[in-house]
Amino acid sequence: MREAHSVEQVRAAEAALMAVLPGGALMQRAAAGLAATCAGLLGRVPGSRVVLLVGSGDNGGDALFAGERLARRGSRVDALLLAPKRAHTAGLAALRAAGGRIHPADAPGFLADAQALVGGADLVLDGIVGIGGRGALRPPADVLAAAAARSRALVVAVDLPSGIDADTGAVAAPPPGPDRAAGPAGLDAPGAAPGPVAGAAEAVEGVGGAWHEAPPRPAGPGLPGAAARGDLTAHGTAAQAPAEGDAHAVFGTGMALTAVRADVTVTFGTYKPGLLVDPGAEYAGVVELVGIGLTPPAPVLRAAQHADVARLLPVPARESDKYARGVLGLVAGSERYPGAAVLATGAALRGGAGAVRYVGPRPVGDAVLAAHPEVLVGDGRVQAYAVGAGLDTGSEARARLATVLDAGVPVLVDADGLTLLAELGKSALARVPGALLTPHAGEAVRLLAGLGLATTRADVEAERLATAAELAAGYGATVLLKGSTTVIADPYGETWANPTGTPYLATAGSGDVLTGLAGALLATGLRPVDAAVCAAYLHGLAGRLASADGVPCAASDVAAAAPRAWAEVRRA
Ligand SMILES: NC(=O)C1=CN([C@@H]2O[C@H](COP(=O)(O)OP(=O)(O)OC[C@H]3O[C@@H](n4cnc5c(N)ncnc54)[C@H](OP(=O)(O)O)[C@@H]3O)[C@@H](O)[C@H]2O)[C@@H](O)CC1
Ligand SMILES: [K+]
Repeated sequence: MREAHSVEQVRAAEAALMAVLPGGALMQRAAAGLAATCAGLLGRVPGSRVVLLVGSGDNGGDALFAGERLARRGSRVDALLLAPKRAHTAGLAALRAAGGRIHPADAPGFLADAQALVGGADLVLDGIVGIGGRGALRPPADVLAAAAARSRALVVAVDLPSGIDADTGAVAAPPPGPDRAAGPAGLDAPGAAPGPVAGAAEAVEGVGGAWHEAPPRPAGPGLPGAAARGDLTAHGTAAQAPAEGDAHAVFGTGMALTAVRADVTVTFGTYKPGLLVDPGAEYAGVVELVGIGLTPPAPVLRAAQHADVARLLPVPARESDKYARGVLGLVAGSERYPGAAVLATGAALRGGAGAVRYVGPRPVGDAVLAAHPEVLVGDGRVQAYAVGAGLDTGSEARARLATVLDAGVPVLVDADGLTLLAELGKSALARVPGALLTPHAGEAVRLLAGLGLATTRADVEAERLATAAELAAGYGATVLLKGSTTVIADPYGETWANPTGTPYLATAGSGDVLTGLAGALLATGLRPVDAAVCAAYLHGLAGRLASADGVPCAASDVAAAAPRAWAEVRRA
């Protein structure tokens, strides 16, 4: 399991440890781990070209000390000091003594030289800001982050990619400016090579392995294809004369990024929530944790791995019958949307329950039976309900929802069921012993409106963790908020980020498949939060399996791939 701690928790744990360690010991631990990772990525260290982007805080200090270690092993190390007067003094002295070259941002011609160095590097180390960062990258860091993204260099972020919010994963939008919409203005770095993202960020992050078990790319100088991450947040920066002694006022003209896009992030002591939640998770690439001896308290966010899910998944006992394994009542589909019921049922049958009982209009039941003859049709005993997929919002749907919410069993509410729930308000869940709500961002907006809170879809997407937690507390239910990172919050404060998934899951019916899997797991007796964690994980993994080699998949392919996802998880 990956556990993430807030900046406040990290600071407190660091302070406790620093009080009993010699000065600088923690930074040396961090730098040693960082340098070892970089050396592994480079393969051959002597002769390699390493460029350090060095900010004004301890994050820059980590980069300088790691640079010192690489320089002692034969790397050519160039440090670009973005705030020369505030660069870490001891780190700077150490790098100098090891033969590293220092380039202060207030020197004449800095920006052009810096871009040339970044463009010719094998590895760029992002030590601009760490947990002390606030908001978008400032000039000239923003321009150099873009140069790093365009270069062939492997980009390694120190602690976290500079510019992402450590607690939320948010990435600030580019600041407005006269030239900022103008796009690229001819600042292509030497050696820039457009092309697809190389394998680093697509290694096994989040699906059961540490990145170094499946090296992201061949080691050695001249590492191929690190850059050309083509979706730069492109904006021009205004040409402006540098103010004396103020490196942040040294502007160039060209593309800039509000945050660094890393291939690998080496984080210290513990994961930060922003490394597990998009967009920060996407910017971080493959994340490696380096222990520095911190003992933080309970995490604010967790991300399951194969073994965690394997431990939770139900295993039938020898004497189990279908009722002992759990029966899911699926209240879904309508004459207008019969497909949702068929899809959800197909997934539910692969979700570990003993049986799936379809409850709904006769013609839809016939369609479900035709596709899945093992389904029970009609009212009867169930251990949990899943209600809402393709249900419609008319009077018949309202009556069905009311019956389900009164049945005294755990209930998953999705899609149209959420629209109706938002109208009814949180009191509608009062008699449900364990509710699981599975909104996407638009449905989350409706649910928040049901609590009297006005917001927008964009706000929900920017604040996924906070939204899920707010809904969970407001409705007294577990909430699985679907999105590029699916997050889960329960009403007691437990929060999870799902590490599996693929953009190919953004396909019609995908949510119905998730409903089926999560509903079935709920029926087997899992706590709503555990059912949500397992279902999101399996759904994301099944999506990856169904779209392997970049082949687009349909929702029914995802349901069909669920058994392979189980098998992969169980093998762990
Ligand atoms: N403490 C420990 O024991 C250990 C800590 N460790 C390391 O220390 C890191 C935390 O160091 P930190 O606290 O010095 O803050 P850090 O992240 O370097 O940045 C602060 C500086 O950045 C500046 N700045 C802010 N936003 C900016 C922006 N958008 N764009 C540009 N600049 C921006 C800000 O400037 P100001 O706003 O004040 O002008 C301020 O000067 C941590 O992540 C880990 O790497 C490890 O060595 C392990 C042991
Ligand atoms: K950083």
